Amino acid sequence: MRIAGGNTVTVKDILDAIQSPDSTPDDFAALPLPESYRAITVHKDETEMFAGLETRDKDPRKSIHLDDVPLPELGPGEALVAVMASSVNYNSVWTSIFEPLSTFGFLERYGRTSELAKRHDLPYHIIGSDLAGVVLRTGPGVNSWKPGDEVVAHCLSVELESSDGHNDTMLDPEQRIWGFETNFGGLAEIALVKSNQLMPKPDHLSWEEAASPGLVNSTAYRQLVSRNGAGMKQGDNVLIWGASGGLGSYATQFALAGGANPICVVSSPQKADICRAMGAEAVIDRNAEGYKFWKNEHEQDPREWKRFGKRIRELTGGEDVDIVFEHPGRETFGASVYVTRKGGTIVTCASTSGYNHEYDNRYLWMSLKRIIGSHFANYREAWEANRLIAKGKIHPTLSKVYSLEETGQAAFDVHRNLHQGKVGVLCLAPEEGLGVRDEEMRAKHIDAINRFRNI
Ligand SMILES: C/C=C/C(=O)SCCNC(=O)CCNC(=O)[C@H](O)C(C)(C)COP(=O)(O)OP(=O)(O)OC[C@H]1O[C@@H](n2cnc3c(N)ncnc32)[C@H](O)[C@@H]1OP(=O)(O)O
Ligand SMILES: NC(=O)C1=CN([C@@H]2O[C@H](COP(=O)(O)OP(=O)(O)OC[C@H]3O[C@@H](n4cnc5c(N)ncnc54)[C@H](OP(=O)(O)O)[C@@H]3O)[C@@H](O)[C@H]2O)C=CC1
Repeated sequence: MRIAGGNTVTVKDILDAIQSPDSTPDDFAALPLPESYRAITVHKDETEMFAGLETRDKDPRKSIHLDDVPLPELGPGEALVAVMASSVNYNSVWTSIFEPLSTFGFLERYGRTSELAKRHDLPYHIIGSDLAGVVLRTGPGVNSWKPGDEVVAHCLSVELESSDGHNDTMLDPEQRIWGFETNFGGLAEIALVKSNQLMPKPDHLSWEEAASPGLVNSTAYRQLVSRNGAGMKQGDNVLIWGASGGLGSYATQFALAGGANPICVVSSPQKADICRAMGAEAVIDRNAEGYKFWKNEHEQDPREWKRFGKRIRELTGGEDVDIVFEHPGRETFGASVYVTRKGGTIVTCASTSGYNHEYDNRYLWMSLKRIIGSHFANYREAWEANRLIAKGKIHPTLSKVYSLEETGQAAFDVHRNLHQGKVGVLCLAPEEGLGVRDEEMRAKHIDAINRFRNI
């Protein structure tokens, strides 16, 4: 496509419109779209590249590419968004190491469901499940959003043709995670989303700050706060694994903001300091205290569960935990079930260290504990979680920001647990710090917004 003057349209024209304070919704609607854009991809013909390697040795820097890709066709109920910034989530790490499955299987399966869904089944997968940016175009049937709107996107993609999803959209049989189980994700200059993924960008945050909470904040909200998850209440003792990581840094904030007592588990003094800076008092450095819940690959050590439980009791004045916020999985799950209080809840959304969990079931049934599975969040939960960010009750935990070209390194950092909180990626934004619309509110929260930066 060409613009007046005969020049080929590029994403630079889009960026200029976004950066001009005079641009109107009509200007955005009239803006020609480029035929192609730059996007972070993995390639279908490389899914076996790490065969035989240990998980730890699979290097996202080798599988992640920055490609020029054609702009996808816009369908009903959808929006094309100019992505100013995105963030790295662990699902992109899983995609880039092709574990536990290659995501191309998800795209093939989705592609078989309809003519429109066929667009997603490509030999490349544009990944990424967060974005902050500006709506460029909306498809037929979209009335709530228009070109020029500044937005963030949550990552729940649903079809909602079955009755199953109408109490809770996470229960839709065609529920998918955008940018993981669908194509055209957020680590790109332009993304394709369903319009019911869109939410207002918090005015007091920069593009990269606004893009960073989305996935993990919404997940932690459902898992810990929502009635669909643990339904945390005031005074609850909440054991939070990885409390300064992606999910954990939001779970810790929700516990504190909701009048609960987080017991934060981390693996270094530096991470322990971050938890204290967020306001947590009970912090366990699992590394310094040397917990070894597994004696060997096959056998756990209940004495270590007990030692861990005693430590929790020391920190709580003798109480056990009402809720365990679980995601490490195999390595910690036995201990999590053991240390939970009678009648308490273990709520899990992941299995980073292995998905075949083992625990002693006597401690579950005799003490009437419950295990709850939780996954991402429905639109309402994501909206409520985003609203808390917009109101300055919960803050982004962005530590470091990379360019789109450096996304492989960013994913490597997360895979190797070298990061704190969230790692951001600039897509169209030429530098950090742009996009703030409410300086007064920002000034009120600036220390909290910067708490994780550059540590
Ligand atoms: C927001 C961010 C989130 C995260 O970061 S989460 C972490 C990253 N995600 C993951 O690690 C998860 C990756 N996904 C997976 O590993 C797999 O995705 C699942 C294990 C979740 C599911 O495996 P699958 O093979 O896709 O599904 P099946 O349920 O085994 O379906 C295969 C066939 O089995 C049939 N089936 C399902 N349930 C039953 C049943 N109860 N009895 C008999 N058959 C069943 C189906 O219908 C289907 O059949 P047909 O192949 O013909 O379509
Ligand atoms: N189902 C869903 O909707 C979602 C699932 N997830 C999944 O949750 C998991 C965590 O995601 P996220 O929080 O973003 O990742 P991060 O890597 O940002 O944080 C995870 C934290 O967990 C801790 N951890 C890692 N391995 C272990 C272990 N073996 N034992 C104890 N603690 C461990 C680390 O903290 P430290 O070293 O300080 O203890 C790490 O910082 C991933 O598997 C991801 O795919 C994420 C979001 C949504």
